[in-house]
Amino acid sequence: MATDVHRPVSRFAVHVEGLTRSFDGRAVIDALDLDVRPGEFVALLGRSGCGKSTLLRVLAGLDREIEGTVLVPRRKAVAFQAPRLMPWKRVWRNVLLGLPGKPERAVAEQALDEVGLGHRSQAWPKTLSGGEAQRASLARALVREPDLLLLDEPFGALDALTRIKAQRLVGEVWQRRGCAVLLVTHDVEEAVLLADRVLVMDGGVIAHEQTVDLDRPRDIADPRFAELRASLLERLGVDTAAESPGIESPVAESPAVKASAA
Ligand SMILES: Nc1ncnc2c1ncn2[C@@H]1O[C@H](COP(=O)(O)OP(=O)(O)OP(=O)(O)O)[C@@H](O)[C@H]1O
Repeated sequence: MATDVHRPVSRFAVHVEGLTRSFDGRAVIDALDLDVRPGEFVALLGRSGCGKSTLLRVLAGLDREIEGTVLVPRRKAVAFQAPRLMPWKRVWRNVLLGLPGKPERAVAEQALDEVGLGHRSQAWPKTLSGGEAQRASLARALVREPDLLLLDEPFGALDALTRIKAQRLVGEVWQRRGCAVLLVTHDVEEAVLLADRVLVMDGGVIAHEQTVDLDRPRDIADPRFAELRASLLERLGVDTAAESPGIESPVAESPAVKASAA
């Protein structure tokens, strides 16, 4: 399938300076700075409630009650953990939802083909599996031809096998499209598998960043992969010695996270 590569002309796909977002007088994001380069894949980790989704919503333009500077490309798209498909619209109509003008069905079908869902274009959302619904949600993001793709735990609700396939798909789409991606995840392994750079959010700021300089496709059996994973887990305050291999790291539950990143 023919694909276009859209790269913003600016030096940044995201430029955030001194961003603050408060709820009821409490700053969840507190003078945060962040840059993402065009075409870069960045993963964002952090304990539950540290403000990852809030940051993503701000970048998506869904929350404007902020202080500070936020620069993002005009073409951006977001996909959430819940696919948020309208049950009364067929899949292809869901993909086109909210697009300006009167885009043709072929536009939706091209995006659905890209995520391997062309054959379900006519289906009703309730007949899709969890993985298929998530792919439809990704197609809805891709149809906007984003320079910046914002993903809020898109694989969180999927079973292990479907999750691996979905991760692979996102990696392929990113390489083909050349857009910048900011992926919020709880899964350290997923972050190291996909990202050029992993950020850890804590205390309302980016408390730590780790470049992932491993060749792609990445091999989780590579000792350097394990090293990076272990160092991020340590940073997040997770006791790696007590952890079973392959089990999602309990970042969300770790009481030590805050102390370790402070
Ligand atoms: N609309 C809102 N009104 C009040 N408080 C909010 C609102 N949205 C978020 N918060 C609070 O801001 C904090 C950060 O929430 P956010 O959803 O960004 O965290 P998160 O890091 O994405 O968490 P998780 O990993 O559990 O999804 C939480 O304490 C949350 O209760």
